[in-house]
Amino acid sequence: MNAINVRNLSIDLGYGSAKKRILGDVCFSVESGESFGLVGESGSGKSTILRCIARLLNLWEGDIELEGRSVKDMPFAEYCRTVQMVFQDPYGSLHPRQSIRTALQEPLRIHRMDRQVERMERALIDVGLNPAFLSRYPHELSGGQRQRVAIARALILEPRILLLDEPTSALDVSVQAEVLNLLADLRAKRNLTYLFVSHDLAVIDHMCERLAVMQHGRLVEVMSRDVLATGEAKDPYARELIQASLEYDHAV
Ligand SMILES: Nc1ncnc2c1ncn2[C@@H]1O[C@H](COP(=O)(O)OP(=O)(O)OP(=O)(O)O)[C@@H](O)[C@H]1O
Repeated sequence: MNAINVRNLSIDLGYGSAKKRILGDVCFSVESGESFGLVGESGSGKSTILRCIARLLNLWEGDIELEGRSVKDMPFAEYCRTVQMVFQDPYGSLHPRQSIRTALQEPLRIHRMDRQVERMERALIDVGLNPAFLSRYPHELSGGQRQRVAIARALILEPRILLLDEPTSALDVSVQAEVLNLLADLRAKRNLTYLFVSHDLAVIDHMCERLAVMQHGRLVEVMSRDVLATGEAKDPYARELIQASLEYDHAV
């Protein structure tokens, strides 16, 4: 079964002559256990697709299914235990006045989960942090540690799908690889499905089996990771994007 089916996803904002098409008839599927990348220039609609799936935006048309069920029909509790999102900026996603304990406990409390202390400690250990971090506050953590906490929080309800919106691009280059390797390990251990947005094709190459290229709110091509090495995409824009990235890699 596919973990994610997106069919004819469209968004128009504004009215009359001020109407602007943000997404146009986007279609793609992600298999269960697969990691699927979304790439494309700034403003092409990558984050908007994630926000639609995450139910942070409602004004869309089309169909979004998770494990065969329409996101619009899924009860809140079931939805939260199926999919979670990790944002680019862990400063923004963690409340500055909430301890790590409060941040991790909130979803457990809302979903009335048992063994809450054990689950919180295990969640931190699984992302490579000491359980003593429970009593700390976000400002007492490094950027990489904060993103590890954000990942722990996203995984604490044991969802099967993670939406990752540039999860390492706000981090120092030296810790980006650590967090990417952590995400790869977690996916392998838990058989997670990832929908991974990045502007960095090297990151997508490292993390994803397939990817879609977006341009001006449209999906122009779905391809396997192998195409990133050869640059032999069918669509001219996709080819240009990959070529530019290959040339950049050779120049540095
Ligand atoms: N709430 C909104 N109101 C108006 N326009 C919006 C809204 N959200 C997104 N947009 C517009 O939709 C388009 C797609 O934005 P989106 O953030 O999805 O792009 P992106 O590909 O993720 O870009 P980036 O790589 O810069 O994050 C942009 O033109 C953006 O300005």
